[in-house]
Amino acid sequence: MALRVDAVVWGCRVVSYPDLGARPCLGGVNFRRDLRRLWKWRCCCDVLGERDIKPVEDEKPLKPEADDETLQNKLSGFNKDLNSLSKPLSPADLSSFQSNGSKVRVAYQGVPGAYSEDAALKAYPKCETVPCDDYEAAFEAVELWLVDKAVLPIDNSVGGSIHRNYDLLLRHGLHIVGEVHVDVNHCLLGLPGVTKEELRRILSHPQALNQCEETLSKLGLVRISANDTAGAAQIVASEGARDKAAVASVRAAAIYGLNVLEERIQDHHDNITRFIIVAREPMIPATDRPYKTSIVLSFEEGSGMLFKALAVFELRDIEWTKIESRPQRKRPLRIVDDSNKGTAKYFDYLFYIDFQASMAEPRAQSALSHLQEFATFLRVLGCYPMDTHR
Ligand SMILES: O=C(O)C(=O)Cc1ccccc1
Repeated sequence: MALRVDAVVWGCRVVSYPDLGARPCLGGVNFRRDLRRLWKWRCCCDVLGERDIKPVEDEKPLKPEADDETLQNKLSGFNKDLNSLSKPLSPADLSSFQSNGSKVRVAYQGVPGAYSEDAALKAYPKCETVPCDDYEAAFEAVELWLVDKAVLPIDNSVGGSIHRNYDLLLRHGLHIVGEVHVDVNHCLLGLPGVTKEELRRILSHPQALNQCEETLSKLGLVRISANDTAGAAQIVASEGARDKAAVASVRAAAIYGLNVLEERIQDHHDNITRFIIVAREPMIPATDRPYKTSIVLSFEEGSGMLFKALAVFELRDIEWTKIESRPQRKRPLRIVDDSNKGTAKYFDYLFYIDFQASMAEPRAQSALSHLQEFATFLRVLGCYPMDTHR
C-alpha cells in the first residue's frame, strides 16, 4: 500500500494514499477522518509495530474547520525539505522557535487555561499551543506532523502517576525530549457575584478533584468530572448555573470570566505536576547539564529480577528517580509450575524506570547493556535535560 507525501505545509505532511481511495489531506481540515485513514495505513505497513486501533465514533475535527484565509496562510508556509524535519534534537531545540524562524507548535490535552498549557508555555515560552480533545489525540498530532511536540502530565506529587500516559508512551513510537515541573494552584471558581454558600456542585479533572478532597468535602459539594480543569471552568461560565463551581487555575478564571472564591484549595500546599515533552525525534544525549533517562522493561521472572535491575544502577552510582509498574495487558498471567504445590499464577508487569544519567555517559551505557542480559524487553523512552527548577 502506498502513501504519497505531496508536500509539507506548516509542519504538517500533506499526504494522499491512493490505494485507500482517499483525497489529499491537510492537518486541520477534516482532521479526524483523514487521521483514521492514515492510521489504518500505518498499521497495514507495521511502521510502528503492533498497536490497538481505536475506532473513532465522531467526526469532530481536532481543530475547527479552517477557513480559506487560514488555509492560504498555511499554504504560504510550504516547506518541501522533508529531510531537515527529521533530524535528532539537541538542547538548542529547547527554543520556542524552529530553525526556519517559525514558532514551535506544542499539543496539549484540554482547552486554553489548562495546566498542560501552562507546562507547554513554561517549556517553550513563545510557542504556539494546540489544544487536543484527549491525551491520545496529542500523541497522534505529533505522529502526523500536525505539531512539533506534545506535553503530557505524567506524575503528580499528591495524586501520583497518570497511568494513561505511561500506557500511551509504550503504544506510540515517540521520544521523551524534556520534562517540566508545574506548581499547581487549584482555585475554587464561581460565577461573578456567587458566594461559597450557594455552591452545590463542583466540576474538574478527576486528578484535581482528588487533590482537593478535604476542601470539597467540607463544602459538601457533589463532584462532577470534566476532561480538564479549564474545560470545567468553560462549562461553568457557559452554563451560568449559580450552584456550579470549577476547580481550575487563576489563569482559567481570567480566560472564562469567573471569580476566584478561594486559592490553593488542594489538600497539600505543595502540589507539583511533572509533565513530559514528546517529539518524533530523540534528543541527542549530552553531558553539558544534568540529564535524565527513561526506560521501560520487562522480565521473564518475578520480584528478584526487579531487585537485580535496581542493583545495576546502584553498582554504577546512578540514582533512579521513579519506578512505575503497569500490567502487561497482552500477557496478563504468567503460569509457574510449582512442583508438588500446584501451579502458581502471577500478573505480568512492565517496569518504567527514570534514572539520573545521560546516555552519553559510559556508566549509563554499561548499565543498559547489563540490563539487556536479563530483561526480556527493554526500550529507551528518552534521554533529556532534567528540569532542575521547581
Ligand atoms: O486538567 C488540566 O488542566 C490538566 O492539565 C491536567 C491536570 C489536572 C490536575 C493537575 C495537573 C494537571
